[in-house]
Amino acid sequence: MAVAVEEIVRRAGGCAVIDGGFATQLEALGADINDPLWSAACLITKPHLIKEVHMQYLEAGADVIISSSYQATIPGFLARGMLLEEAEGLLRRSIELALEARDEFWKSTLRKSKPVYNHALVAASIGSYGAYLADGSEYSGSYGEDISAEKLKDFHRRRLQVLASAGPDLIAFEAIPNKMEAQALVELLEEENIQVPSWICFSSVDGKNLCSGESFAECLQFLNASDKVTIVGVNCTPPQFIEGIIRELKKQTKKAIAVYPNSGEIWDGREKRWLPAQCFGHKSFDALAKRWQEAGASLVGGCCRTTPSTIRAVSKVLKGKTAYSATQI
Ligand SMILES: C[S+](C)CC[C@H](N)C(=O)O
Ligand SMILES: N[C@@H](CCS)C(=O)O
Ligand SMILES: [Zn+2]
Repeated sequence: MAVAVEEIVRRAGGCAVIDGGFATQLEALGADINDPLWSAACLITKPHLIKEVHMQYLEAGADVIISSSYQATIPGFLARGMLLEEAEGLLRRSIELALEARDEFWKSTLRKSKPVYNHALVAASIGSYGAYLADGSEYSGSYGEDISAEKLKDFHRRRLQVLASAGPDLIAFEAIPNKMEAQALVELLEEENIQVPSWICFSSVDGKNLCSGESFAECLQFLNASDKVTIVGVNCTPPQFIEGIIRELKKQTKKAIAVYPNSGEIWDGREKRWLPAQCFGHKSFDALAKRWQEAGASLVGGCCRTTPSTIRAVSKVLKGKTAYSATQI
């Protein structure tokens, strides 16, 4: 694990807390994200809400906050009529907004008589090619016959360069649905010699494999060989699948494991809406979070349809008393 991540995990008492659903909370604050850019539309229309969401997750106890760049892509911004320079400026802005929120929050925490938080890390979000397509393929991993690892690298290359150079502590590849994209990302990190440590998190719809049906084991073979990837895991996957996936990942890797499931609701990519959860069971998200820690996760948080109150409960159950000292790394 990279030093900063190792340190924040240690200071959190063995399991660091990641923030929760970012787009979800933007919507809760009144943003309209029914847009080809999804939550990244707010970089253009409502940047103040982006900062507000980061603040709310920091307040809730997040040790790692994830930037608003999940669906912020250069082709997406160009299709909006922007110049390349403007598109790259918005990518950088997504990181600045998170860094500003983190630093302002930290200063205000130090002024409190009983500070209770870690100096959080900022992770630069990079969503999958399927997220950009916005056609549901981010949960199927089916990109069609014409796509190749080289095309995926070309899609990700410039955004990765711009985000990595904007000063994040981590790069967070989120909800990667298939092996070809994971392999392309690992190769790209090497080719571009990216110095910011990365996590690669997959998504799963059956709890056994990636969304594409490919196994975690075959992906872990090349992830394990990369020094650029310091954390592996799953996100935007129903909570009832997480414990089993952690156990599978533990068999396949020595890397740190991050999990940040969604609420269990299912995204309908065609209708652009969330459908009710199937068989979540009776356990609350925070009680499950404790089990994920015990199963071997080093970073735990929430994805779509989780909120600051989810993360507050997770922070309380995972960090308990260890949260009661302010720590800067
Ligand atoms: C994580 S999903 C809910 C993101 C939304 C999707 N890429 C879309 O634009 O429709
Ligand atoms: N970081 C993104 C992930 C979407 S799957 C969000 O929380 O909106
Ligand atoms: Zn999600």
